[in-house]
Amino acid sequence: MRELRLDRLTIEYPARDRAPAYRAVEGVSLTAAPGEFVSVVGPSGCGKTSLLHAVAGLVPAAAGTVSLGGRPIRGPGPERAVVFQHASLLPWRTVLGNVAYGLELRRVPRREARARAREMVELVGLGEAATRYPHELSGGMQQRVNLARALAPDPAVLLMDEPFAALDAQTRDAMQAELLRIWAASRTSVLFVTHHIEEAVFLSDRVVVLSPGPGATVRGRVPVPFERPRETALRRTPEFVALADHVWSTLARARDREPARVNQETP
Ligand SMILES: Nc1ncnc2c1ncn2[C@@H]1O[C@H](COP(=O)(O)OP(=O)(O)OP(=O)(O)O)[C@@H](O)[C@H]1O
Repeated sequence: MRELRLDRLTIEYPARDRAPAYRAVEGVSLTAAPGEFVSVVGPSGCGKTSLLHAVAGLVPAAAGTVSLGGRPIRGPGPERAVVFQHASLLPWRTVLGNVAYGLELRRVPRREARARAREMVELVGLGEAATRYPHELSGGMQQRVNLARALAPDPAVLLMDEPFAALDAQTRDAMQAELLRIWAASRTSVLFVTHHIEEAVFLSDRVVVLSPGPGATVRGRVPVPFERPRETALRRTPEFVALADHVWSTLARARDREPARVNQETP
């Protein structure tokens, strides 16, 4: 198991028409220990997705490093899987076929790929729907397939970008509980991006709060002490409400651009 480490990471996007490059995030340090669940929240457009893309190897670091188990990340790799908001499944493949697809591309023998896919489909609770096609699935079921597909290569890190944002509130709650069950079984590290504070607090071991961009930085690191397994009822406890409030106010202060109160160099 390997630690994910972002060390003073700066991300820039090239400019058009001789304008200066756009610096989305600046000097962000954070870690996710093996098996840890870390969420990143922040104002819209502050660079949450950019951070995730840097870990996925889709965006280069302008300065600083991203490493997994001490090895610098320089491009995409099978040990890091990404789950986006939209499942984008292959419509001509069944649930099982979609989950096996990535393994087949990696030349895992067909029989082995199918067996692993079957295991993942069972894990996400879709055993009964394994032979259905994407158009026969609800939004929540499609996201389960997406998750099974991401977990199939047994990644060390799961990168999740607003995976439940397109779901209705009830399905979203159910999927959060499901994600915790699945994560507990897989024990990958998770880096989870969301706008939804309660979701971040419910799911995470730690919530990292970013300031607005350009040059977004870390403005808060909030440990979440609630025991696991966590039940949906946790959200109604005064302790949960107080912690979510604390994250809200940290975010509000970050928006108002108060001076940073955390040491940027301590992940
Ligand atoms: N490929 C790109 N080229 C130029 N600018 C980009 C590119 N991708 C993102 N940006 C800019 O970088 C900033 C951060 O974008 P990013 O999508 O990472 O933020 P975010 O916090 O995930 O946003 P949201 O909360 O709206 O999903 C934004 O100002 C965005 O316009």
